[in-house]
Amino acid sequence: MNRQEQKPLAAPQLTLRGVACVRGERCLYRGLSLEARAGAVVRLFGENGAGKTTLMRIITGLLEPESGEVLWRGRPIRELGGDYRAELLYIGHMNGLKEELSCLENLRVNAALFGRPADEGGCREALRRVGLAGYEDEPARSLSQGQHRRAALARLYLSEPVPLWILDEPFTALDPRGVEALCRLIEAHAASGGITVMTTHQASGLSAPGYFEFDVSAFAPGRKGREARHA
Ligand SMILES: Nc1ncnc2c1ncn2[C@@H]1O[C@H](COP(=O)(O)OP(=O)(O)OP(=O)(O)O)[C@@H](O)[C@H]1O
Repeated sequence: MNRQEQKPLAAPQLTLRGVACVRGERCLYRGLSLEARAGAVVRLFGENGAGKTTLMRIITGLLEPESGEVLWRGRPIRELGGDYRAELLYIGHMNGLKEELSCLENLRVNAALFGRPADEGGCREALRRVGLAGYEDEPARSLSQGQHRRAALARLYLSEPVPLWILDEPFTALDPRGVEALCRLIEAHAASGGITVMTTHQASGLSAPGYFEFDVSAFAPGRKGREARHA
């Protein structure tokens, strides 16, 4: 198909429809529905073990729900496959860094792994923006915890836009200036029509018109969850 025949993409929209998840013997939730449109910033919350990380893995397509489905731009993600993965950026709480690689190498490898190769200049600039100028060639193992987090978050600063950000505890180990900078970045992402789904146990000071909070525990067996929707 040539470019002129390609249909324009529908607006960013993430939909969870009646999602159920069982881990081991335990049902974490059932009938979980959520809709996030362009500009949404969704903070998932719930007690430890409620299933926030698990839900993020379901949203990324790394884990299949027991039932229900996840749609992106109105289409099931299992049909979209790599086209969906190219539109999302997932930063888990483990940072995903290889300890023996330098900050620069980690950033380039991670960008390429997710199908978005980044040039060296762009990676250096991203590291500068997270406060890691001068650490480009340092192996990840020599970084502090907060610097580890910053090195992982540098992926958010690569110039090519990725509409869906999925961030597991992104503020952990960041100092107040790091938290502030990340809040402004997420707000700018929302303002440009992106969607962020994140977890945090801390109050962050995020202010975006599309911000809403979503209680994952409300869908635990025996609880009556309410669908959240951002239009
Ligand atoms: N690979 C797995 N196999 C079996 N059970 C798992 C697995 N991974 C997670 N679980 C269980 O699923 C439940 C939800 O875990 P999850 O990490 O999603 O919770 P969470 O809400 O993110 O917790 P926290 O706030 O502590 O980070 C937990 O009871 C956990 O033990």
